[in-house]
Amino acid sequence: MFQHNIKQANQLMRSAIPLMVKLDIPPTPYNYGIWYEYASNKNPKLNQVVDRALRRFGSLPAFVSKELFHEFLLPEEHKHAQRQGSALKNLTTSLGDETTTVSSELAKFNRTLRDTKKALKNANDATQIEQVALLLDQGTFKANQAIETFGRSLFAAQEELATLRAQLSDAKKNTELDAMTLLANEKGFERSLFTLIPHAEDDLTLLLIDIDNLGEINQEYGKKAGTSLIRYVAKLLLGQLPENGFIARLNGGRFAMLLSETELGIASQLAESLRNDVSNQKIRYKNTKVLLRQVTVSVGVATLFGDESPTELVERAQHYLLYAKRSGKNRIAHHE
Ligand SMILES: Nc1nc2c(ncn2[C@@H]2O[C@H](COP(=O)(O)OP(=O)(O)OP(=O)(O)O)[C@@H](O)[C@H]2O)c(=O)[nH]1
Repeated sequence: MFQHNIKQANQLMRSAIPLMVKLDIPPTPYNYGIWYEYASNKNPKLNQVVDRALRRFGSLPAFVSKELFHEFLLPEEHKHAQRQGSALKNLTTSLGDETTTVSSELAKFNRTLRDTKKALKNANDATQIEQVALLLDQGTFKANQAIETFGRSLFAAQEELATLRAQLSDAKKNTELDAMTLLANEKGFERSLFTLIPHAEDDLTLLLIDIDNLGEINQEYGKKAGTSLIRYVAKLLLGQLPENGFIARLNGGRFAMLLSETELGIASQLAESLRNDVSNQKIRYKNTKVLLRQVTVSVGVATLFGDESPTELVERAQHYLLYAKRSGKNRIAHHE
């Protein structure tokens, strides 16, 4: 965000403001941020989501612009770092103050325009017209000044955000990593899910993959062998992860794979291929060189449906996973 110099920033403000006026968008800091970014056309994903919201609601409801602001304009990792929270709050507050100034100057300018129009109607000599022109000139100057000050504030926010983004991304890496497998952990999975769902259109699929009988494997070969098996399966799943996929270990021998822009049919084929692949492995525990008995996984597959929430999607995938386990394990299950 805000990767522009002051001149560009001012030009963008001038493009953003008429758009906001046309669509009757309230002048909040969130909205200024969103429409500034929208006018810059630098973030096609944001523009897509805004266009979709406009088609759906005819305007940009406050709750949507707040969400978009946090998702696209602030580093989303801030949710995970308390320390940086107050810095972001200060940044938003200072932009908010500037917003109030710019809006009141624009409101004044609006009044000036109205008065000028009236005065011009009644003006009947050159002196009166000259006075009206002077009034207009003063109003334009002040409104212009306010826009330029706001543009400078946005420019100053750029560097602050860049520093915060770097700090927060370091913090995030540590809190969302599963130390055992080096995949994302449950927290990372949740963040990814919450980020992907608003942009998905019934084509985001979740695979819940669970190693079968891990408890028995632990008992038979020892817990260390079980842990080593979890790492082995993690590597195998990662090796088959498609480009548009995301994988995390949730707990024990349970993994979640999120596949963007992947409908049920394709996702089920991948689930079946993963299941088949695991069941065909000959796995030897490296510490004792013992060959483990056949290792299998069960998979629950669910594709996002209508206005489903993240929790509902996970619950449906869990339901199918349970169904696969109850139907004898080493199988996949999904809705028809
Ligand atoms: N080795 C190892 N075992 C773990 C770890 N975390 C959880 N487990 C074990 O994984 C097992 C998970 O149990 P469940 O998922 O209920 O059942 P399961 O034995 O895998 O059997 P099904 O899921 O019904 O196929 C438990 O026995 C846990 O002790 C871990 O980090 N390492």
